[in-house]
Amino acid sequence: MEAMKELIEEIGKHNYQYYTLDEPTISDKEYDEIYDRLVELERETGVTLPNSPTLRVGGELLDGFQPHRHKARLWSLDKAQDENDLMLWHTRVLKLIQDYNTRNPENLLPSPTFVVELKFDGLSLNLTYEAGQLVQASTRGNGEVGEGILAQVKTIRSIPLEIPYRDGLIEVQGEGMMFLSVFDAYNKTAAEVLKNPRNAAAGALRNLNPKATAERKLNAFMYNVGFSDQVRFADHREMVQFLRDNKFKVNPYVTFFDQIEDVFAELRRLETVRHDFDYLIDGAVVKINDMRTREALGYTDKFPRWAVAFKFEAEEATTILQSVSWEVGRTGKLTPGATFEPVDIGGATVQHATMNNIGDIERKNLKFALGTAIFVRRSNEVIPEILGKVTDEPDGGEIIFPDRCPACGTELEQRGAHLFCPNRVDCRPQLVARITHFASRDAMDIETFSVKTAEQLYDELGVRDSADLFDLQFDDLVKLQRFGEKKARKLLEALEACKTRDLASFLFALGIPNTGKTTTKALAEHYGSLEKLSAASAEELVVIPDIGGIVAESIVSFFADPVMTGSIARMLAAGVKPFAEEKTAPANTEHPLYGKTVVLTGTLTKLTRDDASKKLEALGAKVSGSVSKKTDLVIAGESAGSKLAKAKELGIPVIEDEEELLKLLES
Ligand SMILES: NC(=O)c1ccc[n+]([C@@H]2O[C@H](COP(=O)([O-])OP(=O)(O)OC[C@H]3O[C@@H](n4cnc5c(N)ncnc54)[C@H](O)[C@@H]3O)[C@@H](O)[C@H]2O)c1
Ligand SMILES: [Zn+2]
Repeated sequence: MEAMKELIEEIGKHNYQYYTLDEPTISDKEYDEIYDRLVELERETGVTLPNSPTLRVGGELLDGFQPHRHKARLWSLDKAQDENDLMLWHTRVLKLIQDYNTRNPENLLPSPTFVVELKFDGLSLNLTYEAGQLVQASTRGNGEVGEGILAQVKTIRSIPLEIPYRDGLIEVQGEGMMFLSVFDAYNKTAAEVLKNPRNAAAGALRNLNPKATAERKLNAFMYNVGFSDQVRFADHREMVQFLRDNKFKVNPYVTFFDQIEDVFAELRRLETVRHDFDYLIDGAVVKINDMRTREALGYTDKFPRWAVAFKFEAEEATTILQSVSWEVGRTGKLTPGATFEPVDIGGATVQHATMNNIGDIERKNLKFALGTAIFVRRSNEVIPEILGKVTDEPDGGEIIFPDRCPACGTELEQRGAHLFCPNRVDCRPQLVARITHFASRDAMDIETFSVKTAEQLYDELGVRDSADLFDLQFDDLVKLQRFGEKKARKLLEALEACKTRDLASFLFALGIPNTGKTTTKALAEHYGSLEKLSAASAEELVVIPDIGGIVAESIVSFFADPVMTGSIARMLAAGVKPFAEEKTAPANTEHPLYGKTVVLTGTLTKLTRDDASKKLEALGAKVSGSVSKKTDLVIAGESAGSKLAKAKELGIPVIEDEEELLKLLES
């Protein structure tokens, strides 16, 4: 009895944090464990104390909102943690149907068929429409009375303010949430990051200022008609159709099954694709399709007997942050790596997570979090991530940001939110990472080469730069530990073979900052030779699709860096000869566009801008991104703006007629 009282008190505290404040202090998994302990005790003793949370739905109401009494009660869901639980639920359902049929032989219930829906991890919403008008929207609250949040809910664009159905009063239920892409975009620029989309949505909907709600750009899926004084549905399918007909956003995933075995198979499949959705789901809901069966089965104090939530493995846990160390990457960037007390999440034990940079630590309010509780998230195949501190008091040890490189002692530079070690010539982890990257599969693809090889060559043969690799001698290599004749020969052969790798891979191998595989491929295709690329200006580079200002600047400063050009020159001297597909026939030097600097602006209708610039370049023109005195010609498509204005101001010839352009290109 004492234990039950304690659990009730503890759960009460967590319910308040979660439902009322939207600030949980433990993960759902831990909460569920405590809750299940209480359920277990109640089952063993056969006693349920009157204030037990197992008797009620949800939480207390917040002051400041008008209470709304739901027309029909809103329920919680029975849950199944695994297939066994689900089997038990199914057995109970069959038994209830059988009992009913025995009592009502003239009115038999059909054998059950099932609906599977996603279980959205957001905040339940109840929308009230009167004569087709949205007149109220509320939270679930304690199930009977919720908080009126009409103004907040109106900020959700997908919720209709008016519906075609106008006969009387109707209440429709669904889930409000923040889509993951919206959440990520929000966090990219937010001064203080949101810990998770569920709390972000719940917090926004229960913010007294609807403007703040609007900023979170929430979304909602509707899944139930909770009350109607007029319409009746034979089954779930009809109800869903009604929702769709009335312009509600219904999740496209609503699936029907005749056999429970098929439901099992589907749940297993869903768990493997749970991350393909742009919103959090924490499971799937299995419901009985037939409405008459639902009515016959009825409700417990807390949930319907005709539905069950199948919960996926939890992906969040709390743990204690122990320490942070700093790793130097190939660009000299320092990455903070956190170590915490081992926790089980998503079926694995984790104790490390990397963080982006010092800005990340500050925005997640982790600067003083050493030794304190943190939320950690790990979803399958995704590296663990620290979401933030559990409580906001700054009560832990400070994470000290280094001012010198932990590897070479050089004074660090801060660029944006990142710390960099500017020592490009002998900072060991940087150089080892650069050489390893150079040799990697998508780069020069030097077989059998690993970080270990790079370290060994660095330490024992003084290899400091990728170009040094091409000076390696058989006699030096065979002397190395773990190297025999065979391995030495293999490495030399691989180095020889990579000399004729394609240009895109070679550019990728160079490790130009901010430049990934797609970019190097585009660069190789566009320029066709290392020489041409290294001479390109930022203005020319931005003309290539997907190359923005930052990338263009990175490329230009890379090829302006004597350390890099020196290294490239040595590689070329050693016989590295990246090949590129031959470009088309040499340009006609007589063509009026030959050697001209051309700027394309606005939208073309017959050609894409990219096609146009390829054609121009094939004719020997230089395509540039901005208008200056050096511009010879501006081609202006539809809705051309400031560039056209500037061209006119500078008196530069302009072609505004696309036909004229086409003629010129073909002449
Ligand atoms: N971390 C904490 O401190 C803490 C505290 C309280 C509760 N919780 C979490 O909340 C859970 C219980 O809360 P609950 O009763 O709000 O939720 P529940 O897990 O029992 O599920 C019921 C809710 O699921 C939602 N839902 C989503 N998709 C649905 C669909 N397709 N059909 C029907 N309903 C759908 C509805 O909003 C409904 O109210 C616990 O298991 C725990 O994980 C955590
Ligand atoms: Zn360093």
